[in-house]
Amino acid sequence: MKSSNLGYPRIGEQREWKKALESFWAGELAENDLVKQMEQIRNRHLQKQQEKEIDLIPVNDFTFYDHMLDMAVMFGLVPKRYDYDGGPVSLATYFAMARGNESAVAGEMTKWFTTNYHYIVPEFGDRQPAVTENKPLLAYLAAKETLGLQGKPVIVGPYTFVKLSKGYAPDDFHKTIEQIVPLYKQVLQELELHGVEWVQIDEPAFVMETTDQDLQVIARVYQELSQALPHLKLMLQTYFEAVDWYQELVALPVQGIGLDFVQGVEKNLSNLKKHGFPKDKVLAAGIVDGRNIWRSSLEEKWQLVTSITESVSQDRLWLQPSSSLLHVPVTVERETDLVEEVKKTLAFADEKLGEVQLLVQGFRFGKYIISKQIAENEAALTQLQSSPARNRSEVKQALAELDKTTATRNVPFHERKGIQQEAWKLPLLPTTTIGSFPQTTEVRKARQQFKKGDWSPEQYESFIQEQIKEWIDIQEDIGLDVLVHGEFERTDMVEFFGEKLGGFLFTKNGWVQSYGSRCVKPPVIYGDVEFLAPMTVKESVYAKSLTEKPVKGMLTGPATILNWSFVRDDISRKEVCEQIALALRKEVEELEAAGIHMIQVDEPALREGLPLKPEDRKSYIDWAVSAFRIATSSVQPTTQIHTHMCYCEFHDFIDVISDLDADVISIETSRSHGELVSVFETCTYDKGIGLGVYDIHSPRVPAVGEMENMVTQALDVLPASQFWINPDCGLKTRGSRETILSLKNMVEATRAVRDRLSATSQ
Ligand SMILES: CN1c2c(nc(N)[nH]c2=O)NC[C@@H]1CNc1ccc(C(=O)N[C@@H](CCC(=O)N[C@@H](CCC(=O)N[C@@H](CCC(=O)O)C(=O)O)C(=O)O)C(=O)O)cc1
Ligand SMILES: N[C@@H](CCS)C(=O)O
Ligand SMILES: [Zn+2]
Repeated sequence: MKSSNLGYPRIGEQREWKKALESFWAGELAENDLVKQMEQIRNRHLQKQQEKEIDLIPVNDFTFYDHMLDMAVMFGLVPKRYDYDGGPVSLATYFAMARGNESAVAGEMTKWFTTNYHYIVPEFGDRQPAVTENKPLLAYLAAKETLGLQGKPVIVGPYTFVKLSKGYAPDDFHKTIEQIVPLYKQVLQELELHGVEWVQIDEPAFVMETTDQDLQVIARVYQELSQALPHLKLMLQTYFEAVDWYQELVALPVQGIGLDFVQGVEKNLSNLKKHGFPKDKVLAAGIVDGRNIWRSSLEEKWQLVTSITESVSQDRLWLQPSSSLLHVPVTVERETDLVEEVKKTLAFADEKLGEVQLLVQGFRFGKYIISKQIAENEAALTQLQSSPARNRSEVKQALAELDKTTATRNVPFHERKGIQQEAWKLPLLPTTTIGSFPQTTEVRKARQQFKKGDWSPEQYESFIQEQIKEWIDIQEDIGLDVLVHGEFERTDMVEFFGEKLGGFLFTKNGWVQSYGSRCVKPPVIYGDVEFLAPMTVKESVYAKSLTEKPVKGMLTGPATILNWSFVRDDISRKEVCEQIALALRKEVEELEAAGIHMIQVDEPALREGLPLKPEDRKSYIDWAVSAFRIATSSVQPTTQIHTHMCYCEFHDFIDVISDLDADVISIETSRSHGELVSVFETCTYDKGIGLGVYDIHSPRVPAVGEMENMVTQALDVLPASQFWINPDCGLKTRGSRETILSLKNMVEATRAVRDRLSATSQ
């Protein structure tokens, strides 16, 4: 039996990866120093895995931004809008594709399956693909040379790569895969030539719906690769669920199959029992959860592996995490402030690799070798289970009392619409923003000083008020119609609520990469969730006191808090989501009672939580939508509920969005505008809607004409009376100057469209 890993977090124990990148972008670090620092970080990660004696250590999981972008660049898929004419892609072009620059917009960014990681969507169509540089080979050679490591290069497989790309017609999906296969062959042959033993080919898209034709293409592709690679061993790695066509999968001509025995455990185990596993292949069994932060029950894992070994002999079995460890923080060791009772139950990337290794040792040398750890581990998990935080009777009782009326507004939308128009008297095409304004160094420093105790609560509060006042003035000056307070008091839209609700705990250093250099620190839901005190009322009320214009209150919705936290796994996600919804309902009521009658409840992660398997989706949608409605439905008909979503596919989701029964939704669309607008040609959406006209991921200031065009295009399919004008998402990551200029342009574009509309109606 061997131990293996699928991917290690890139960000470093103290986010040194992020800091190096951001220094480089700020012009404070030279390119060769960035490269040097990156190499050091990468080597440190590999060394750590060597020290843990992991047998199969991944290489090429490291990146300067995103592994899908790396694949696109390796295949020369550099859209024409960037300055590039063949050969290796410069770092400047690479980062332009990721972040945009003065002359070209960035590539579209979207969520990686059901995670909070975002990748840059590769674009076919502009150029003939060609290998520009064999990145996995470079990573392999570097690890060999510096650390004497025989690494296992990781690449995204052709089916998944093309599936997650764009720029080809849906009917050309198979043709596009076949077009890219020779490039895979070239990359893999070079790896073979340099003595690589195993390559991990990630095909997570295999767990999604596939057609018979897809299966034929997959079989052809892997046949072709295997014929071209007589010595290289391919580990075909799936994760995030089970593959529905197990028998075809294990018959593919590869040397190893990787299956997820956490998220897909029941199906994978039953397939294994029912159909067996080929005697000539290695099974890489993902047994330790790569997506959550709880220590595994070693006893349960022991039983699981024992059961697997009834179908696969130990010499053909690798134990590993269920997915890349990209989705969990680096190490629990730095969490010096956590209560010991909880800390003992947590496992981040390093500890998860420790669990894998421990189990492998147990199977190699006998269970008695690890019996002490098993006993300690069970005791810690049992202690947490019986803690008062997990057994709050008031929370359980409130849940038991939930009924349909809790989730229904007392006046339906078609009646609310007129009531609200009358109450709010907003201009045609109201302009607004999504909530956050720039979290400048000054804001983050102030919070740090407050957290360290250098600033009193009063000092910090008055600093936040100054920021709110400054930005209320700016918004008035720009001429926006609906204002926000700016979210300056928030570290992050989920972490902030986690800190204020009961049942959560938060880590000091539990960072996880979200996109590029941006990280989040997901709170941990370890107990029953409860409302303790108003969380956002003070800031919203203060903002409202400064202006005659409407001010939107700003909350994060239940599904998003759930999906962006690490969640206890002893009760269902539905139950946790309902607990959060009930707590938010109280906050909504507090806001309304304090005079805030426009309230936005953000749900950017609602779509992300959608199960990959179609048969599981309805139940998720039912409870996630119901949770939103529980949180928002007790308000007066005049109170306008907004919601917001970003970075996801909306095409098949409009009905769900409508069911939320929010009065207005704002969604991100600027990087894929035309595609989304076309959705509204065929569906009937009657609520207020703002399609983002300004890509907030780029420092670029969009021109007035550009945004005017986007609005005009949208108004071809949506009535102006329904339409709102807003950026794609919050502006916390942007600089103040570019934000103000962009918003001014946005308001000017709106005025131009309004003038045009009023001229044509006269
Ligand atoms: C909308 N998005 C979000 C997602 N998930 C979330 N949980 N939250 C989201 O908002 N998923 C989808 C998208 C992803 N988008 C983003 C956008 C921006 C960020 C981001 O800016 N992250 C910050 C960290 C934010 C934070 O908590 N900051 C702390 C400061 C922490 C810190 O760095 N402290 C420094 C010292 C302070 C200093 O000198 O600057 C330190 O510890 O060294 C705060 O505000 O107090 C980031 O920097 O990456 C993430 C996802
Ligand atoms: N209100 C949040 C939404 C982000 S998805 C913000 O503006 O940052
Ligand atoms: Zn957003």
